[in-house]
Amino acid sequence: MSDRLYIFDTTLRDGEQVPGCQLNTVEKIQVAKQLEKLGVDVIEAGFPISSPGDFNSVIEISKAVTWPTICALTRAVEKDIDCAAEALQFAKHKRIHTGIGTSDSHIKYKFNSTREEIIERAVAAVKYAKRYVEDVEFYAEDAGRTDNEYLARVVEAVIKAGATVVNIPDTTGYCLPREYGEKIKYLMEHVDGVHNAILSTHCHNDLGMATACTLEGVLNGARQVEVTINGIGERAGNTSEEEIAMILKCHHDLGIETNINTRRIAATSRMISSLMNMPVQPNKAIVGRNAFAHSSGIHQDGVLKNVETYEIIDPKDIGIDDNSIILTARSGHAALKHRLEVLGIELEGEKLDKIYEEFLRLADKKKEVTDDDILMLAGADRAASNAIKIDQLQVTSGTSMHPMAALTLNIAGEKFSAAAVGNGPVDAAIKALKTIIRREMTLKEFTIQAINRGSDDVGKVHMQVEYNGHNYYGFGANTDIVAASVEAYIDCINKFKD
Ligand SMILES: CC(=O)SCCNC(=O)CCNC(=O)[C@H](O)C(C)(C)COP(=O)(O)OP(=O)(O)OC[C@H]1O[C@@H](n2cnc3c(N)ncnc32)[C@H](O)[C@@H]1OP(=O)(O)O
Ligand SMILES: CC(C)C(=O)C(=O)O
Ligand SMILES: [Mg+2]
Repeated sequence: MSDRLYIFDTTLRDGEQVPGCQLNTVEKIQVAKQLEKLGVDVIEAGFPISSPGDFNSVIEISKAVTWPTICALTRAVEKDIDCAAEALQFAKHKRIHTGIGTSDSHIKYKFNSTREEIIERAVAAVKYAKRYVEDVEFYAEDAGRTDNEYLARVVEAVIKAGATVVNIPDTTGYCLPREYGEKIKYLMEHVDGVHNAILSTHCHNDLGMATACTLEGVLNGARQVEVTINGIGERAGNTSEEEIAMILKCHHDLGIETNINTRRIAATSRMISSLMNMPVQPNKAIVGRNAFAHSSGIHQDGVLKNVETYEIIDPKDIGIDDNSIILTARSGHAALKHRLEVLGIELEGEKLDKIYEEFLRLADKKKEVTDDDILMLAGADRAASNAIKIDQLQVTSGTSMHPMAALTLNIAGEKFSAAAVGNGPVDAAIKALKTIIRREMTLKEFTIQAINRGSDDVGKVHMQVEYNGHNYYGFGANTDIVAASVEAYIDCINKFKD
């Protein structure tokens, strides 16, 4: 048996069935071109009978894409197949994917039919599609819950009718991985002529087993997998393409090859997520934001000594530049020292210990400490030698009251206090500051950087203060924006040249 596994990407069909994930034709072409670059073998471009928009998308994708086979889905219904054939007219390599439900539940409740009649309809659909294209795939919908003996009869009949690929969907995500693997094995062993076609997996993730089932299918003889980027698809989704590609890369001892250029995985995942407005869960295997993030001290120390200790995938293999060491309250000295070095700051011994203590205090307030925060901590450390420092700041503000600030400054070791009312808490604090430091100074510019991560983020304030004909620039950063503003003003004052 060949060791080449064909990747059938159904992001634009099963993936696009997800509520809210609908794309227009231009977006679908963009996705199809990216899938071509990724190296998929087949792109299921849509279900042409379903709407004029989907029909048109299949036409346009067929024109835009060169190498992958373009596939269109149909029911076992002649008008669906006519429509698919027409939509595929410009495809360089084309496939019609037709099929019908084969489980007793589908036969009884959906079709009010019999097993024998379903086989007849299946065969007729394949033969009808063969009038248009050589490459015809048949799906036995709900094969996961179809008994193996009957399924084998269906598969044998459609292969005899000319199906080149037979898809064995676990439509409801019900099968255990072992059970699904055994199903494929059973078909490989009991279907006459099975080697005239390729068996395909198509697993759903209702019980979180889609990838495991797909892998079992492959290990038992399936040579096509139907997958989607980020695992999107009906209900809980389909088997995730990136997981299958990376499993086979990591376990190359399995000897199964795909044509996927794994270095394009991250970019493709981001494109799909953004076009379909479908965020990727942070802990999603391979493409989740945290998939290569190390956030606890023991792991970080290990990774910094040798990445092999906690990483089985080189992030570059999926197109990410590097792993990330996320600084949190669970980080240790090694991770902080490393991050400071990356930011161009070399610290050892007591100085490092001191920043580490401040870092922990900040990390307890924030979930994640960013590079800006680290630079701020290092800057605050330098500012510690400044002549003027905040000793205490208390602010009251709210609706239906006058904002008030009480400030105590430490100036060269001596404490000075003042209180003031302002038209806002920052104004009150700056007025209190000016009551203590009586100089002719004017605030010329004041910006608070947008909070971009969450309400627990550090607010960053930049100020420009004019004094004695010169402009001075100051910076303050604090989880409290009033304190950050006072710090920025004081930073300016500390730079005054009298
Ligand atoms: C498991 C899957 O993901 S399958 C693909 C799911 N995707 C979609 O359904 C999206 C596209 N679907 C559509 O646009 C529409 O449902 C259409 C165009 C296919 C059909 O629309 P309608 O004619 O209005 O039928 P409706 O959707 O109400 O019902 C489906 C009909 O198809 C029949 N049907 C369902 N699957 C098949 C099949 N594989 N082969 C033959 N007939 C089928 C049903 O029995 C039902 O027929 P009935 O009305 O005689 O009972
Ligand atoms: C149409 C078929 C292939 C399908 O999506 C399923 O059974 O899940
Ligand atoms: Mg499906």
